[in-house]
Amino acid sequence: MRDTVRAVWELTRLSWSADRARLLGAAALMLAAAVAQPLTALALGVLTDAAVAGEAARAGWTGALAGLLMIVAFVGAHFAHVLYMELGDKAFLRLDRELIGLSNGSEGLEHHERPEYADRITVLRQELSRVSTSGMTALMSGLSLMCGLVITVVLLVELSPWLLLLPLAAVPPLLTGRYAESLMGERRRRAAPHTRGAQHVLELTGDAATAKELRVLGMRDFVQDRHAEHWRAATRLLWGGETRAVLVRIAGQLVFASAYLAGTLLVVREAVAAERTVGDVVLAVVLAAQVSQQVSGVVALLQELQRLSRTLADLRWVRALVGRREHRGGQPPAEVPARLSGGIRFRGVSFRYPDREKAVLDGVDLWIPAGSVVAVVGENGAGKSTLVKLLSRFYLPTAGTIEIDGTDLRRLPVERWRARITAGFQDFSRFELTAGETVGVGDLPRLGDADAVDAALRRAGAGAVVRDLPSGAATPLGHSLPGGVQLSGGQWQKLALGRTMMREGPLLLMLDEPTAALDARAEHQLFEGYARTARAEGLRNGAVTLLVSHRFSTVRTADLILVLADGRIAESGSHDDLMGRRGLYSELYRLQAEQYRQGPPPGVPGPGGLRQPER
Ligand SMILES: Nc1ncnc2c1ncn2[C@@H]1O[C@H](COP(=O)(O)OP(=O)(O)OP(=O)(O)O)[C@@H](O)[C@H]1O
Repeated sequence: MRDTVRAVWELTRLSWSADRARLLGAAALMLAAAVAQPLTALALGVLTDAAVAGEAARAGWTGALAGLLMIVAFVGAHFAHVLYMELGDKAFLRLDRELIGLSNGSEGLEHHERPEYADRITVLRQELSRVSTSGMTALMSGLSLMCGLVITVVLLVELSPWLLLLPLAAVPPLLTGRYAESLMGERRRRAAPHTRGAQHVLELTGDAATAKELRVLGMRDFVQDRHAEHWRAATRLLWGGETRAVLVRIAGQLVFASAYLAGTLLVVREAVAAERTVGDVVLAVVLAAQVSQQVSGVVALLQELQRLSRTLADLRWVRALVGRREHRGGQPPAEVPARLSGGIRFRGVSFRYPDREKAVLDGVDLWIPAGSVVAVVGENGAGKSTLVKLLSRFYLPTAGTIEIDGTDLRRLPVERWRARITAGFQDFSRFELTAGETVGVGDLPRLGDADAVDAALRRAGAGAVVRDLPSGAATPLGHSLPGGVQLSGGQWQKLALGRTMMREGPLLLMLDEPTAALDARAEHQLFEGYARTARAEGLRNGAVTLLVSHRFSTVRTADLILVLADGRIAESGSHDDLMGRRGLYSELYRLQAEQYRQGPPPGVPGPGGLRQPER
């Protein structure tokens, strides 16, 4: 019950802040309609008695009054409905906006990997849209129902104290209704993973990128079956719940229906025994019908409020989870340095993903001097991307510290740290905006700065991609904008690289294999250009550049190469150092060189136009 009251309070506060004039207008109209309804029954009773007694004047004015009250009840409810629906839309927009913000507003990425979070977000997305309609209706009709019920009860007691049992008989349907709703809430949550699964499969079929694989692999039936399996599982849970809920509700309603019948019979019997007037019978029948309506209204209302309270509780849960600031280990916040003078140090850094048992990084000690270009290599799953994620502050190390010029990274305010880094990821985003915007979002304050976008594109070697588009930087990209142009994987990737070149004066530039879709020549040229820019940044503000790549011919130019294996830095040094050690790096390097050698002869451009690596 406390949760329901809290939900009513939260919704009222939300509506008040969304549009107080509409809220007050709707409430006034609902109240007028609520008072008019039971008074209509009273006027009809008086009218009947006056008609039976042959008092034309009394019958006339009570008839007119009953008519007026009916109009007030109808018109009031109608216009209140219009007002609170508009209000509901406004309130929903606020919540929806908040949900979008929350989905992307956390400091880290940890909660995105929690199935519990995904379940709640799925249910929230479905349920929040109901707030604008059912939630507002519940709030407003609650007000009018309470008011109408009080007047009806007073009139019933006036008629016969026994009739007071009628509203009491409403308690069982209330309780069964509450039980049925909590049953459904639990079922909806259990069905959420299946709903999400079905949604994912459906999205696969509508996505141009997956359409190719689905066709080549002949996955149509497989996808249909998977979708059907998920739906069957979800509907089995939901329909099973609905059936039980309906049975429980019917049992409660039966109690009230019996009381209604008994009450009406009581008044009719007294009327037959001439203890009551005909007007009393009319009043009792109309009031009993109103009580029935009001009770069903209260049952529906409480169910809706209960559902609403669960939705708002989920929203609070997400707010708390997303808004949780990661602890700084009791240390005060620190300023992000204007330039790096020392470097970046990993001290015994270990990291384990929340749902995993094995640590990805295990006691990593590392020193990266300011101004250096560092390459990270290692086999698939060695933890290269995890290193980039830790430096981006998506996660905190589970043990050890990362220090930026001697300051623990967790002490630096996340937003300010991120404003001083740039990163291009393996699974980069394809923002379907104009080509210029797709690059410009790399530095939002300069989104519309055409010169900055041009310069970033030049540095990323992506100028030609935009120049060749029909309307240059103004060309819309992708399917979601009218006239959108579709790019190749490599072209998208070049624009994503351009994005990473937008920020001015970053302290840390990271490229996590963002060149996989580029041919070897393009990657080599890009890295050479990138390293040039990086070294210039390094000289200017001590910026560190971190490149993750599987192409050894590219990484050899780095000042420092880190070889990750088994959660540790297995080897580190320059290309020549590492080749001299004849360890893991030199083995992997030779293996790759061997593959090239099996292609064109040494010194001759290889398959991607890249010369084979030489020692
Ligand atoms: N979000 C995640 N949740 C749980 N485990 C993860 C997550 N991301 C990565 N891992 C696991 O952590 C390990 C290291 O992954 P990471 O992506 O850092 O490797 P990588 O060296 O970049 O690999 P690749 O060369 O294939 O890109 C892998 O075993 C991977 O399964």
